[in-house]
Formats: sequence, C-alpha cells, structure tokens
Amino acid sequence: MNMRIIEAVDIRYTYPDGTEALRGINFHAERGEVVALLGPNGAGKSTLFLHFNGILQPTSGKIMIDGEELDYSKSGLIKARQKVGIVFQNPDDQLFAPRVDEDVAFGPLNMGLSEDEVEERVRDALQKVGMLGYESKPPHHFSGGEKKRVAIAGIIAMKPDIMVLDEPTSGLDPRGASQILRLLHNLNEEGMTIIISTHDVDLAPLYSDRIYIISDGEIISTGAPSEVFSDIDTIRGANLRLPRIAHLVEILQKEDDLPFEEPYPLTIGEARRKLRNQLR
Ligand SMILES: Nc1ncnc2c1ncn2[C@@H]1O[C@H](COP(=O)(O)OP(=O)(O)OP(=O)(O)O)[C@@H](O)[C@H]1O
Repeated sequence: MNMRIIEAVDIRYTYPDGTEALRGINFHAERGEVVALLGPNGAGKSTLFLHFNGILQPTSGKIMIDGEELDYSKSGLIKARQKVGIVFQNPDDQLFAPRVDEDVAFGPLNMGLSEDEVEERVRDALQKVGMLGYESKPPHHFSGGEKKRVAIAGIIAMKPDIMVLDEPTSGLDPRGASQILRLLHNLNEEGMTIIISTHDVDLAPLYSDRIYIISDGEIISTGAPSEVFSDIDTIRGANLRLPRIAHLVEILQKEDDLPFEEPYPLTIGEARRKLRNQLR
C-alpha cells in the first residue's frame, strides 16, 4: 500500500493570460492525514487544488494518486474523481439542483450505482452532515454553512478516499465553522484523508497533522504545526500572522448548541493545551 495517497510532483501552472500561479510545487498527503495548505489570498491554493482531480492539467510536473500517475483521458479522469472529491470555496459553484437530495444524488448516479444504493448513500451523507430532513428543500435558500454542508454531502456520497476542501470555513460564523470542522474531524476518524486550504492561521494548527505554507506559487515551509509556527520570519514573510488563542476559543465555545450527537472532538481546555504544546 502506498503511504502517499496523493502527491504533487514539481507542479508548475501558468494560466492562459501568462500568470505563473504555481512555480514548482511538491506536496503530498499520507493516508489518513489531515493536511492544511495555509497561505494568503492569491498564493495559489485554489489553483493547486484544481490539479488534484485533474480539473487543471499542469503546465509541467505530475499528480500521483495512490502511486499511479493521474492520466487525463476520460476514463482516467473518472477514476481520479472517484478517489478525490473536491469541495469548492463557493458552494454556489457546486450546488445546482432544485432539491437537496437531487444534488447529493448527482455524483453517485453518475457513477452508475443502483437507485437503492444511491438512496442509501444520500441518506447516509445527509445524516453525516446533520442535514437529514432537508431532502426536498432548495439548497439555494440555505445559509452559507448549510450550503457548505450539502456540498460536502454530495462529495461524501461518492465515498472518495481523499476529500479536498478549498477554504471550508471562510465566510462562516464561528458556529458554522465549528460544525464544518467537527464534520471533517469525524470523516477523518472514519479513515478519510483530508486536505484543507485556508488563510486562517488559528484553525490550521488545531486540526491538521501537517501544514504546508504556500506563498506566491511556492511552498516555503512544511512540517508539524509546531515546527512551521516556530519559524516566525517565514510566517511573516508569507504575510501571515501567528495563531491567536482568542479566536479559537470563540469558535470552540459554540459547541453547546450544535445539532450533533457526538461530543465535540476537543474541549476548549484540550484545544488550548494542544495549541500550547504545538507552539512550545
Ligand atoms: N482564471 C485565472 N486566470 C488568470 N489568473 C488566475 C486565474 N485564477 C487565478 N489566477 C491567479 O493565479 C494566482 C493564484 O490564484 P489562486 O486563486 O490559486 O490563489 P488562492 O491562494 O486560492 O487565493 P484565494 O484564497 O484568494 O482564492 C493569483 O495570482 C491569481 O490572480
């Protein structure tokens, strides 16, 4: 079994207008990891993510999925998209059906599964994201957090090995952000490899096993959160700041009114301890 479930090898990407968005990126996630890609706006996070299931083809370099080079033929792309699910930054780019259940069913139906299997997957996915009972509702009227959860359900229903989420908490209030993070924690506990891009330096160290810092199309630092954040010059050089406990606490304090049954993965005390250890 290949430990590196996904890998970008020396990826360069230049947009048709000549913008050099990625300048030789090496990145990988190991099976079962939560990896954060941290960087300021315009650093290249979305561009890199669009390479992970072949939406963009690199100008040079290659993407390896489970030890095999991504192949850009129609059948190769179908295979890649079953293994790697991408949740876009803006859920309106992902949701299109008039009903929640139709939206979530779209991926598995395209995979050619039976109606019974699709129905079961839709129910299971909606249950995981806390949206059971919303099947017939139009997603376009939902809050940002609810839309995001429906978009994630659509990916869960395809049962990918790897879920890639572009800024999953941006634009959400602390409660919405907390729900998404708990959901990702639960999916990871079940074995899914999770890759998250964010510019939120407070959340990245708390939820990730490993962090990459991207700046101007290049990876400038990688390692455990404690290693990455101990190099203050590099963090500042990437136009990022150091994590702040206060923001974290604000997010974690919302735990009581969450519509989930399982306990929150971390109490505030645990979060503080974890963060303190990582920054020691
Ligand atoms: N379609 C496009 N055509 C040309 N240039 C683009 C296009 N999309 C992005 N870029 C440029 O590529 C670079 C990387 O952008 P990208 O969106 O990948 O960054 P990002 O880190 O995801 O930022 P954000 O958090 O703002 O989305 C930026 O200079 C951006 O202006």
